[in-house]
Order: sequence, then structure tokens, then C-alpha cells
Amino acid sequence: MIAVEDVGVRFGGVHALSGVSFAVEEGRTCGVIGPNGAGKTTLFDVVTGLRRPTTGTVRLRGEDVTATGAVRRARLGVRRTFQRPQVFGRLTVLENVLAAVEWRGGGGGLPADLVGLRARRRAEAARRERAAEVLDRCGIGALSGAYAADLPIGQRRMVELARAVADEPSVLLLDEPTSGLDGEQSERFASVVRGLDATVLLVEHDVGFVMAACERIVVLDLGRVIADGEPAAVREDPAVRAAYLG
Ligand SMILES: Nc1ncnc2c1ncn2[C@@H]1O[C@H](COP(=O)(O)OP(=O)(O)OP(=O)(O)O)[C@@H](O)[C@H]1O
Repeated sequence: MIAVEDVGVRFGGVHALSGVSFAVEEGRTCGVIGPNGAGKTTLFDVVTGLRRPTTGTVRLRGEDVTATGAVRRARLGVRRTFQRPQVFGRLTVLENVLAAVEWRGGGGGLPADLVGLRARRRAEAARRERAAEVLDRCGIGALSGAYAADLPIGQRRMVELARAVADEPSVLLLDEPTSGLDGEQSERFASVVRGLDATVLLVEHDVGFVMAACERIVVLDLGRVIADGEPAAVREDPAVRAAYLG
């Protein structure tokens, strides 16, 4: 479960978020929509731990993580994708995904590597098998050996998705996931996300995609929540129409 309670973020005189509260139940998919500058990316930064809010509290599965850094939140199972896909350009597609599961290596450094050689090899084989399976699921298995930097944006986005889901996240945040994807990739993306056992928060300008993919929608405008509910109700909300849907 993700809970955001009375969160505010100020940048100097700009109130990027003010008094934002909502909660997403375990395993549910919630969309966040709103015009440019509404505070969507700032909200993601607050939930993933990249930015500490000026006021308010963030909870993950009931635990107050407001002061918890991004790395520790990642260890708790939080993963995200970015508006501009962030991949390791000089690594291959397979290596990008392996990097996401590398921390499960077991620790202990070189001595442990030497002593537990056979167990290490088994763990490494299991990681590679898992990475290959995830790449296939994301439709990019054939690109395993390609360098991420050489790929067009749509495929880079799928690499980012594969990396985010490889470790079975409990919380997944997707920032404009369909931008740069063709229709087939969009469908593939949605089906990979649907197949996860994760609580998902997703920002997207493609309202049709949000309405179809989300059970719940939070609408932000100028840093405040102006609507929160099921897609059909949000679509009809006069304040939402005025601010965003037109
Ligand atoms: N690092 C920063 N320093 C100063 N102001 C910022 C910073 N980051 C965001 N802002 C401001 O905070 C507000 C919210 O920005 P944010 O990027 O969260 O909106 P958004 O809804 O994600 O917009 P978009 O749809 O354009 O990505 C905007 O007014 C923006 O200019």
C-alpha cells in the first residue's frame, strides 16, 4: 500500500505540491493525471525517495518512509521508470536487467566468491535465466546483446520496464510509460504491468490509456488534488474537465 499524507513540496516560492493526500491499496493500479507543472513528477520523486517533502508523510505498507532514502526504498521493493527512459547506455540490454538483480548476489565479496564458487555459479545462472525470461515477456529477448544506447526510445522504454519488473517490485511507479511506444509496444507494456503482483502508480498524458489501465485516478492541478475516484466519475467531474480534459 502507498499512502501519501498531507504532503507539500516547495521550491523557493513555488508550491509544487500542497496538502496532497491519497492512498493506493495493495495490488491496485492508480493513475495520476494533470496539466504540465501540476506536480506529478515531484510526487513520484517524493514516493520513491529522490526528494524529501517539505511537509507531510509517505508510508509504504504502513511504514513511515518519509526520511528513508531512495536506495533503502528500492530494497523495500520500490521501482520506477522515468519520463525520459534511464538506461545504462554502455551496457547491453541483458546487462541492464542483470544489474537490477545483481544485489541479490549474497554479499561477502571475493572470499565468498572463491569459497562458494559453485553456489555462486548457480545463483548467477538463475539470475541470467530470470533476466532472459523478463526480456522475452517485454518483447525484447532478441535484443539481449544490443547496447542500450543504440536503441530507439520505444525499445529503451521496454528495457527500463524489464529492469523495473525483473526483481518483482511491490511498488512500481511509471512516469509517462507510453510516450514513444507504438501501439503494439503499448499493449505489451500494459500486459506486463497487469501481470505483476504490485501496487502501481502511473503518470500518463494518454487519457485513454489511463482510463483503461487504472482502477482509480488522482487528478492534480497546481500541486493540489482536485479529484480522486474511479475513472468514469473522474472523467465526468466538472473541475477535472475545466482544468485538464477540456
Ligand atoms: N527542481 C525544481 N526547482 C524548482 N522548481 C521545480 C523543480 N522541479 C519542479 N519544479 C516546479 O514544480 C512544479 C511541478 O513540477 P513537476 O515537474 O512535478 O510537474 P509535472 O506535473 O510532472 O509536469 P510535466 O507534466 O510537465 O512533467 C512546476 O511549477 C515546476 O516548475
